Amino acid sequence: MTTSFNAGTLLAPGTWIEGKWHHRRYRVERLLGKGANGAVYLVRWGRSMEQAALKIGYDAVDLQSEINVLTSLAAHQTKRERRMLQSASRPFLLDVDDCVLGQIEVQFYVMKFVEGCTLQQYMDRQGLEWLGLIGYRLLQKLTELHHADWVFGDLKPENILVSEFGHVELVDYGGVSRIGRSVKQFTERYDRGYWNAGSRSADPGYDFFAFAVLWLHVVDGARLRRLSTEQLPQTRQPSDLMALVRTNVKLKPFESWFKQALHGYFTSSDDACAAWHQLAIQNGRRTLSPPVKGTTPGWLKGVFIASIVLLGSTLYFMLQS
Ligand SMILES: Nc1ncnc2c1ncn2[C@@H]1O[C@H](COP(=O)(O)OP(=O)(O)OP(=O)(O)O)[C@@H](O)[C@H]1O
Repeated sequence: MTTSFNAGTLLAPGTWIEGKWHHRRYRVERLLGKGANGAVYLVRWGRSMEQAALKIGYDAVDLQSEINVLTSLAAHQTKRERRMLQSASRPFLLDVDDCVLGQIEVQFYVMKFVEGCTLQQYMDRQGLEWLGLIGYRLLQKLTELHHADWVFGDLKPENILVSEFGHVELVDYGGVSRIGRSVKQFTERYDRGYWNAGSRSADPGYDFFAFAVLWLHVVDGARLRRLSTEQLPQTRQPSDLMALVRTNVKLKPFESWFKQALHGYFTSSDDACAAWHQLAIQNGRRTLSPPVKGTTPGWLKGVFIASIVLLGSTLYFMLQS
């Protein structure tokens, strides 16, 4: 154990953390990440030394509000939803406790370890063809939150982890706010207020706006950066973002969705989800048409067509699931 612990102290691999109330013991493997609210470690616990992610908060009140959201989400899941989830036997929130580190009492919670990479890394590695599917799965996650009366708020690529098989998980519930209240935490670039597109009050439309800017960032980051730095704060507006969407070949097929999200026209999360799903399926089909011109050898065309058909049908079936 460390002898003096503060917000900047990092725990060394091999450190044991023991909960004061539940007496569960966790062995630190490595740091997964740290931010403004705390540090998250990969830990092992239990007889089979299972992996989990343990977050030590810098501020007990902030950490408690994240825990409240996770608890309320778990309670909101219906039995059917739990059965359908792959991780049915393992809820997201696993433990909440205090421990003493270097004479200081700290609060922590333990959650499911999400094995994967950030959204940006995933798209860079796997390709933008997955935009439709990953976007849809992310919208489903947001919709789940909205149905439980929460808005995610601080949606950004670092807060979205994607597994190798394309499962999407939101991490960092520090910005989650009750619908109707003010958004607790946000990042300027994805914020509706920053683009003069609406208030900072927590409504599902706030998340859809951030979702739209998020994809602009992932797909067309350089132009988005230029747009946000070159404009005066009072002249920023959603129509400038729309101009980027319209002139980007990957985002163009989703133009109607972006328009509704950036201008705040969606009236329900289910509608937003369904509209994206529809466009993702249409767009998946469109990629099935191979190029007509060119001097590509026949065998290569065959391989190309087969891989496109495979990609298209995979996308189609995954979107149906
Ligand atoms: N359940 C998890 N499984 C795997 N990695 C995780 C998990 N939770 C968090 N992480 C990693 O730890 C990082 C920091 O976690 P988190 O975002 O919760 O901290 P934070 O202090 O609230 O950050 P911020 O300053 O962005 O609000 C995340 O970006 C992610 O990479």
